[in-house]
Amino acid sequence: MVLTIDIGNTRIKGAVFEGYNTVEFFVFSKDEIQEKIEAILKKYKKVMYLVVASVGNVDKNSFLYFQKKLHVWFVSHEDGFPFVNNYATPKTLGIDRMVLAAGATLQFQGKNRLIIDAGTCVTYDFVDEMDVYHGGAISPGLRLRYESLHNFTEKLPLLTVESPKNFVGDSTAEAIHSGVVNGLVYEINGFVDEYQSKYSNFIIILTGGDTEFLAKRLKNTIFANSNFLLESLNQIFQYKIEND
Ligand SMILES: Nc1ncnc2c1ncn2[C@@H]1O[C@H](COP(=O)(O)OP(=O)(O)OP(=O)(O)O)[C@@H](O)[C@H]1O
Ligand SMILES: CC(C)(CO)[C@@H](O)C(=O)NCCC(=O)O
Ligand SMILES: [K+]
Repeated sequence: MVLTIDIGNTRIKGAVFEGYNTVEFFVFSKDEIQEKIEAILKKYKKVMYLVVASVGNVDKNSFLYFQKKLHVWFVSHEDGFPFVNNYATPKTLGIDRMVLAAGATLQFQGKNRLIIDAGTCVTYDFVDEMDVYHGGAISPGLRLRYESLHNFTEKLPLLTVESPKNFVGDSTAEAIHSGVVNGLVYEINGFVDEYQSKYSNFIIILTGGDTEFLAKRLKNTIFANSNFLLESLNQIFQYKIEND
């Protein structure tokens, strides 16, 4: 069995896999990482591999302890990936984006793929049907947009995410909800239209913490899976052991 861990900028997520099947998902915070992993290992004694992708600032040493019992693999830029990387600055490309691109490459062979990760940031990653990774876009995530409006102004309150009643916001709160939620939905639909007008044979995957909230507001051609990163981590692990 494999335990995959995704260390993002907001939360830490984990999943236990038996082969390609997901057994259980977990979410936890930075300070509880060690105890939570320990509890998972106690529950699933057959876990032999820990596969970690991190873009957050969690000390690698928090995992040293587990190296006594398990094989720990920190996915890094030096690992083999199943796509050709055409990013102009491959060393600064986020590991999470590389893992998403790898998962999409392996799972949707022979297709043009766009992966949209709606987390702390929203990232867009494009892998073409020849398995060439090109890059995409990075923009502020849903919560980050609400927080930025509050943090960088005098008068705007900090609101939590809510569906706007209309695109015309008729109060401060409604104007903020329209700006943030409608703004992000327009952004995503705009990118999707742009890619779809240029490429056929296309698959779009939506993932990240805001998947559910956004999926029902977007075009229904999008394949929504909030655990795509954890599943992709398991897939590149399986790919690695098959290709080593
Ligand atoms: N319990 C929660 N805590 C924080 N954010 C949450 C929660 N549930 C949903 N979200 C939403 O998820 C988004 C953050 O996504 P996610 O948790 O995937 O980010 P992350 O852990 O930083 O991952 P990444 O760095 O890969 O984006 C926020 O915009 C927020 O609206
Ligand atoms: C954009 C984030 C923060 C998304 O998690 C992460 O992928 C990252 O830190 N990327 C580095 C910059 C880049 O991907 O080009
Ligand atoms: K993200």
